[in-house]
Amino acid sequence: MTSFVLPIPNNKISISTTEVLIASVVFSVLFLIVRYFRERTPKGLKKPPGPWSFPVIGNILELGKKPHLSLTKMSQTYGDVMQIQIGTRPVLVLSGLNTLKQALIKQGDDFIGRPHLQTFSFIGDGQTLSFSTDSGEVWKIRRRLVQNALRTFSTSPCSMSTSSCLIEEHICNEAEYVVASFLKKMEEKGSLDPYRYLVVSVANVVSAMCYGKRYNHDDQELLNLVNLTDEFGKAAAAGNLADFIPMLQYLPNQTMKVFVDLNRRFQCFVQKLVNEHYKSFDKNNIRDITDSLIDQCQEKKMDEDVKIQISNQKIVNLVNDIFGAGFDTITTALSWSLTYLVIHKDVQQKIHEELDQVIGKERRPRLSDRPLLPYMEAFILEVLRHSSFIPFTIPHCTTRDTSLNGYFIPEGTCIFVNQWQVNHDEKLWRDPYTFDPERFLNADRTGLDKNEVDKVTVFGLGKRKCIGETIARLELFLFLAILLQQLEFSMKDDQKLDLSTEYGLTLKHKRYELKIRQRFLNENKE
Ligand code: HEM
Repeated sequence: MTSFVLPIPNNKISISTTEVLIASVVFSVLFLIVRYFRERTPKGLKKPPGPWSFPVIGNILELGKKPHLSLTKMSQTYGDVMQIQIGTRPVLVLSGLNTLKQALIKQGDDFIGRPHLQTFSFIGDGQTLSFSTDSGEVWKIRRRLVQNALRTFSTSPCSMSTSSCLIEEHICNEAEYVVASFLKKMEEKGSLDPYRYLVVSVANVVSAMCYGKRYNHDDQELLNLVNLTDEFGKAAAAGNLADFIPMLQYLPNQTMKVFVDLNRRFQCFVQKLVNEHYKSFDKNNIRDITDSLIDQCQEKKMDEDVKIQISNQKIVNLVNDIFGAGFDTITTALSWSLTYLVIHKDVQQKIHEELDQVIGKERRPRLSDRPLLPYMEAFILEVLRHSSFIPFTIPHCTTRDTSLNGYFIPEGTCIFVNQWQVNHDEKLWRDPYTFDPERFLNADRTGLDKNEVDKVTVFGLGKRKCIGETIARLELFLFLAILLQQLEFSMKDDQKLDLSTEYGLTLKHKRYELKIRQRFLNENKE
C-alpha cells in the first residue's frame, strides 16, 4: 500500500492512502453538512439559485479573468439574484436595474454594509470611509464630514474672475497644461501616449483639492505619488485569494506584503501633509479638503465615542480615501474618452461642431456652458456606460437577515453589484454594445433624455453611492471641453486599437500612441 510521509522535523509521520481517502470523505461530508445548515431558508422564502460549486475553490474557475462578463452570462441563466461561491465564501450577485434599486435604495439599510475582507482591513488600517466594515454612526459621520468638505471646496470662490469655484480654476489650469504638453510632445516626437500626461494632471487636481498643493509636472514628489498610486492599483488588482479562502491568510503572501507596504508609504505621505495643515490652520481661511475636515472635527458637537473614532489621525485616512477614489477613476474615464474619440471620428467631429457653434474659439469653455453642450454631455454618458470601467461597485454586505425578490439573504452575506450587466442589458438599451451618444439626446436634440440618462449605472446607487459623483462629472466635462475645443485626436497611422480590457480596480484599455493636431493656430485666449 502507498503511504505518504509528512516532513515534520525529528518525527516522521507516515499516513496510508486509505487514511487519506477516509479523511477526504469525512471532510466532504462535513463540508456538505455545514453547507446544508448554512443554506436553510425561512418558510416562504427560497434560496437564491446559482451554479454548482466545488468545495474550497467554489466557482473561482468559472469567473475567469473577466468576472463582469462571466457573471453577466451566468445571470442570464440564474436571474437577477444569483448565489455563487468564491472560495469558501458565498457571494450574492445582483443584476438588473430594478433589482439594484430594490436592494440598494428601497432596502438600502439592509444592504449598506461592507464585508470583512483581508485586503480592506489593510487599507487605512481598516478605518476608511469606503472600505471599513462599519456602516453605523461612525461611517455616517465620516461620510457627512467628507460630503461637507467636498461641497465647501466645490463652492469656494476663487481668485480668477472667469471661474465660478476653486475646483473649476484647478481643472482649467490643468487642462490647459495638458494641451500645452500634448502639443510640445507632438512637435518633438510626432505621436504620444496620452495616459502619461492625463495621470499627472488629474493627480494635480486631486492634490490641489485635498491638500491645496499643486506641483510642477516634473516635480519628483508628484511623480512619486503617481507611481505609488499606480503600484497600489496593480497590487490591489492582482487580487487576494485570502479574501475568499480565509485559511490562506496564514500563509506568506507576497502581494499583500507589497500592498501593506504601499499603503503605509501612502499614509506617511498624507500624514506629513496633514501635520503641516494643523500647524498653519486658520479657521477663517479654509483652503482645501484637509482644512475643512480639521475645521469640522474641531467644532462638531459629536458625542465622545464618535469623536474618538474621527480623531485627528483618522483625518489622514479620510483624505487618503478621497485621493485614492478621485484619481484613478477620473484618469481612466479621460483615457477611455480619448480612445472612443479616435475610434469614432464622426462623434469627435460632432463635438467639435457643437463647441465651435456654442463657444467658438475666442474664449475657453466654462462649467456654466454645460447645459449648452448636450452632445458633449451625451458623449461622456456613453463613455461611462459603454466602457463601464468600474464593472462592480465596491462589495456590499447585508447588515441583517433579509429577503430580495422572494429569496432569503442571511446577515453578513457578501454582495457583488454588477453595474456592467445593467449598462449592457438588452432589456434596457437599444443595441447596448454599439457606441452611440445620440441615445441620450431628447427628440429635438436640444437636451438630454432624462429617462435614458437615469439608467446609466456607474456610481452605484443608494446610501453607499459615490460621494464624488458631482465633482467627477464636472471634472470630466471641463477637461474634455477644454481639450476638444483646441485639439483634434487621431490614431497613429500604422496602429489598430486593441479594445480588450485589463481587469483591475478599474477596467483599463491597452496603452497606445496617438496623434494630436491643434485646431486653431495662433490663438490668444483669455
Ligand atoms: C468617473 C469617476 C468615478 C466613478 C465612476 C466612481 C464610482 C464609484 C463607485 C461605483 C463607488 C462604490 C459605490 C458602492 O459601493 O455602492 C464609489 C464610491 C466612492 N467614491 Fe467614487 N467614483 C468616481 C469618482 C470619485 C471621486 C472624484 C471621488 C472623490 C472626490 C470619489 C469618492 C468616492 C468615495 C469616498 C466612495 C466611497 C463611498 C462610501 O463607501 O460610502 N469618487 N465611487
